[in-house]
Amino acid sequence: MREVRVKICGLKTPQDLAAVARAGAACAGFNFFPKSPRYVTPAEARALAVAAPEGLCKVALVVDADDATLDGIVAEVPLDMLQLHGHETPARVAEIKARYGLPVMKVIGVAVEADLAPLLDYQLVADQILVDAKAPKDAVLPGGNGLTFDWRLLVGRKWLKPWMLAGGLTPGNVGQAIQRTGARQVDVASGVESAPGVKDAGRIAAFVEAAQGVKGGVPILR
Ligand SMILES: O=C(O)c1ccccc1N[C@@H]1O[C@H](COP(=O)(O)O)[C@@H](O)[C@H]1O
Repeated sequence: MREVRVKICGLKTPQDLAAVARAGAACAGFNFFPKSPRYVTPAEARALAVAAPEGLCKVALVVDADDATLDGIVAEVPLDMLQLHGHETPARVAEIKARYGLPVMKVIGVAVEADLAPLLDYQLVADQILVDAKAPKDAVLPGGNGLTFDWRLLVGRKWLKPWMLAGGLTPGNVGQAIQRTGARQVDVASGVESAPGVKDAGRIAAFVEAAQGVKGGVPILR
């Protein structure tokens, strides 16, 4: 069975990038949501992206970004994927994909089974799906809150596109999350930090090791 791919999201410094590369993560995420403690400007992200080792997938996280914002990011930062973490409709996802010619990963926030209903429509237009915990109504951030959801909601689901699991993952629970859901890709932001926006190299290494050490990855049926 192929290795689990890990994305570490919200990198801000060259030290973060070095820790991610050293740990053997597949993807690095740059966060362009201004209210996030993980926010980077396009210029800051560019400096990191150009220094990234060959083969590390560079992902831009945006939230309901307009064309002008996306134009600025895409023009400045060498990217491999756009992560749409807002309320982008399927039509908007298709528009962004066509405009920039980059693979697009659409995020679905999940708390209850009904939240998965839009999955089919999004899978028809996006290249990948990221399933994250749904943010509470009063939350400032639509993601990156360190919240998990009921992983049983994903068990036995048929996927048309590659998908990634996120939401409250940590070095301590990622192995169980992979075994329970059958995820082959995982994403983490707050679970590898010592404080909001401050990445911890030891936790990054432990997370990747825990994710890649899972044998089997067979979903447990409900
Ligand atoms: O991390 C953020 O600050 C953030 C802000 C706005 C939207 C998404 C954000 N992060 C993404 O949320 C999930 C889960 O994060 P966590 O591991 O629970 O902290 C992940 O996909 C991040 O990329």
